Amino acid sequence: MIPFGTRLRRAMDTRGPLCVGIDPHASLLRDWGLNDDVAGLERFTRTTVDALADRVAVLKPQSAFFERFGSRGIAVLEKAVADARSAGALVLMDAKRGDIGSTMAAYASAFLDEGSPLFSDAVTLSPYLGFGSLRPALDAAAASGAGVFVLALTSNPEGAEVQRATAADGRSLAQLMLDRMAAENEGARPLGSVGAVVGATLGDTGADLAINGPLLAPGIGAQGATPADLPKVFGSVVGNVVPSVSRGVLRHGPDAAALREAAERFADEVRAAVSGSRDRDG
Ligand SMILES: O=C(O)c1cc(=O)[nH]c(=O)n1[C@@H]1O[C@H](COP(=O)(O)O)[C@@H](O)[C@H]1O
Repeated sequence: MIPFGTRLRRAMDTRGPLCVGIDPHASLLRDWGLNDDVAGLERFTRTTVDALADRVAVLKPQSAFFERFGSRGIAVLEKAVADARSAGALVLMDAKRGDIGSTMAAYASAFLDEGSPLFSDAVTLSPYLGFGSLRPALDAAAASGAGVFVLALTSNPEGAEVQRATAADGRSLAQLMLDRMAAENEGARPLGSVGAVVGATLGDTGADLAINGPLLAPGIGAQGATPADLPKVFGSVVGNVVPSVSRGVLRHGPDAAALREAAERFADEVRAAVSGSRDRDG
């Protein structure tokens, strides 16, 4: 398969860079007039995929909201992945896996092996058991043309106590991880397949985000960030940012047209923020 970074760049160029998260919170199911059960989950997910998969670059199902219904929830997730991919969206499985290498190999075969029912275009990973522990997933992704998004600087305020701690060589832990990602992406054109997660909520991070890979920016909408914040957070690499919104779009459902309009509004705001910063930078 064509490498994920190439497929993502193409999708960002043709569809705009927005990622919409599929996070079926119990409160959203209620607001949509659905029960907090598998039928409600199925309806919510199908409506979201049908409304958005033919237009946004990336859909990001949050695995936890499906796992909480057990095997029947996972069946809904499997179908959502297949339907979204066949409608042309890239699917980023938000599973935030991270474990010792031998267990990482099993997570890799769950999400990054083309024969798996949960095979996705990319998966989120946590590197805080050591970046090297992710090797089996990095290798599996490279072999199948998939990608990974590795947590660097997360959108939640609690993340700083770990991520901004100082490593033995004086770098922050987050910078150490970002530098490892940059090494993985070296030489890749137009974009590497190892992405970083950096919260849009963080303001100027002081970190070097030039990893030659995509930068997933969650925190827009419900967590308070806006597309206008992106240039401040990402500076010269804002063109590699995939801004991610879940509740900020989903709260407009269940009407499909309203979901599309909400996504389109965020996409327009992102375009304005990114092109405004390009104009300013000359
Ligand atoms: O990896 C993520 O997507 C992620 C990383 C992060 O730093 N912060 C963060 O909020 N997320 C996820 O992004 C989504 C945010 O949802 P909203 O706040 O509703 O837009 C949730 O699924 C989170 O799990």
